[in-house]
Amino acid sequence: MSVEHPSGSGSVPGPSGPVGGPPAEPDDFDFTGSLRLAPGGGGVDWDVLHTQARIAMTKAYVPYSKYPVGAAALLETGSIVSGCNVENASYGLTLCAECTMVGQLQMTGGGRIVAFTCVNGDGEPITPCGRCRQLLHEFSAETMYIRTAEGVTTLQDLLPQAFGPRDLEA
Ligand SMILES: O=c1ccn([C@H]2C[C@H](O)[C@@H](CO)O2)c(=O)[nH]1
Repeated sequence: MSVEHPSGSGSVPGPSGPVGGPPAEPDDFDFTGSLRLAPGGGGVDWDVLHTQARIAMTKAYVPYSKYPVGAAALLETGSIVSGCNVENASYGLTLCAECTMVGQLQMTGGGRIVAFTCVNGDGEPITPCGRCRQLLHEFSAETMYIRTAEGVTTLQDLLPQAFGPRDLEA
């Protein structure tokens, strides 16, 4: 399934609406072509994002920790990208689920994340580790909502005064 992006930049792959189910409608996007979300992350179908994170979690390569993680992000375009953790015999080289997810994000055309969640092997939401908060910041929309075990928060709350791309513009 795909929908025509209102910016005219072509179609974006589904699942495509801000609610993940029905295709996005032009009214779901603002004049810049970005998904409209209500304050607090309203308009995000967290169940769809959670399901995508759970599916990604089943792909995890975790022979050492036996702790699979799946991550999923909704982009401004309405697309969803996901990732899983990939461990390594040299333990410190382990890739978190967020790492492989941002790799997929970039490989599929880039974009800005408006909503994110990640889950453990029991499908329970977990809070991204410190390094991964920084990885997410690189690709976050101005406001990026995160659903953790404690509810919906923002990346800004989890990583205040973050160092980012703008700090290199001078
Ligand atoms: O935000 C996180 C935190 C941990 N892990 C992974 C790394 C390692 O494979 C396992 C145990 O730390 O969980 C992630 O993928 N993301």
